[in-house]
Amino acid sequence: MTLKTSRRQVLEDLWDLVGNRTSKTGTSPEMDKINVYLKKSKLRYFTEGRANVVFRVEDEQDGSFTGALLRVPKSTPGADPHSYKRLQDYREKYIEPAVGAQFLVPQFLIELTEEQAKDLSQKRDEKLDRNDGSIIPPGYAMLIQDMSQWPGSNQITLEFKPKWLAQSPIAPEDATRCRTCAREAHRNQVKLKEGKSFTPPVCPLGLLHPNPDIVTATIRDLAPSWSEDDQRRLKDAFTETKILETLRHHQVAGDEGRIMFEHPEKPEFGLAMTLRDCTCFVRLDKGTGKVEIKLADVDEKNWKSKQVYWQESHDMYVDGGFYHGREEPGMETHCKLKTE
Ligand SMILES: O=P(O)(O)O[C@@H]1[C@@H](OP(=O)(O)O)[C@H](OP(=O)(O)O)[C@H](O)[C@H](OP(=O)(O)O)[C@H]1OP(=O)(O)O
Ligand SMILES: Nc1ncnc2c1ncn2[C@@H]1O[C@H](COP(=O)(O)OP(=O)(O)OP(=O)(O)O)[C@@H](O)[C@H]1O
Repeated sequence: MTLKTSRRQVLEDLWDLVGNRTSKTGTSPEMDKINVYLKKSKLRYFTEGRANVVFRVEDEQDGSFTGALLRVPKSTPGADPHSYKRLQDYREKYIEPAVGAQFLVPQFLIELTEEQAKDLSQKRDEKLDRNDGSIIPPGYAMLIQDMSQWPGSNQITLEFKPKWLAQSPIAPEDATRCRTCAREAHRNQVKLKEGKSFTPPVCPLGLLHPNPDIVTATIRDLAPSWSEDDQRRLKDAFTETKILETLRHHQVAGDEGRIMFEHPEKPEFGLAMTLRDCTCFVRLDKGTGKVEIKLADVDEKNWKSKQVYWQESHDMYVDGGFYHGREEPGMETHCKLKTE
């Protein structure tokens, strides 16, 4: 075994261990391994979303892929996300019991000193031209498994958000579009007006449709560059793991009636909203045919700061005719709501 393969193996073993045990906080032998690991690594700016910045953990000597990422929070004026400590507790208390640790991208909470935070902010500023006033604050960071393809491996990967896998309980009864297709029709209309390019959305209801041909067609739309065999492997993996059914179950069970307007503070509703916004990573090894499916971005929503956005978005999709395909100009969708 070369040094690099053995290093990779150490980390993969560690992720397996993390994925199979329940608590990730406090001191532990894994934490010691991680610290040794990080000492031999350097961080490079990778990408970011609305609330978090992601750095690649690279080999200190040759900058090669190590299989880990460092996710850090952004502090932006006007945004009020929960602290990483709270997100970690939430994940252990609510998300792991709901979906199973084996279906979550493994993560460790680690401390981020003032000096480290400054260093990361500087790396980010060198890469990104922005004026949103955001900074990377000291406190905590998350070391997470990188679900990208291992360079030189025979893997193919896919990243998507399953979003709302069942209709919203407050959608109009005669709606012809599901919540995600209504939302995407609105988004695409904005893009159209701005002269930007866009594509019709993939309807999430198609992933769990009773008609297997619709499921096959939806997976084809989700992973168009994959071979038919690989698309079938993915379909089988979704069926075997039941991960999408699990997500749908919690999305539906936590959101009954008008809870979004009347009781957005309820934990079961929060869980539903979190699981409507998680990211699904898929890694398929073309050699062995093994399919790994793991969810990330299972962060607790701050309902106090999100409730107005949720309620106003809902009203906008209803009032603007997006649930009925009556918006002007009309947007193309291929919603599977009425094919059920
Ligand atoms: O409102 P939605 O359904 O468009 O979801 C928002 C996401 O949009 P998208 O997945 O692109 O449709 C949105 O994602 P993007 O920023 O568009 O990548 C966020 O995830 C947002 O959550 P938060 O404000 O970061 O906690 C998400 O807000 P939540 O409604 O999940 O709180
Ligand atoms: N485990 C992972 N493996 C590979 N890439 C990842 C992983 N986690 C995050 N990323 C990449 O980093 C991006 C941003 O990460 P993340 O979703 O955590 O940010 P966010 O601020 O929560 O996003 P959002 O705006 O959706 O709320 C993801 O869209 C993905 O491309």
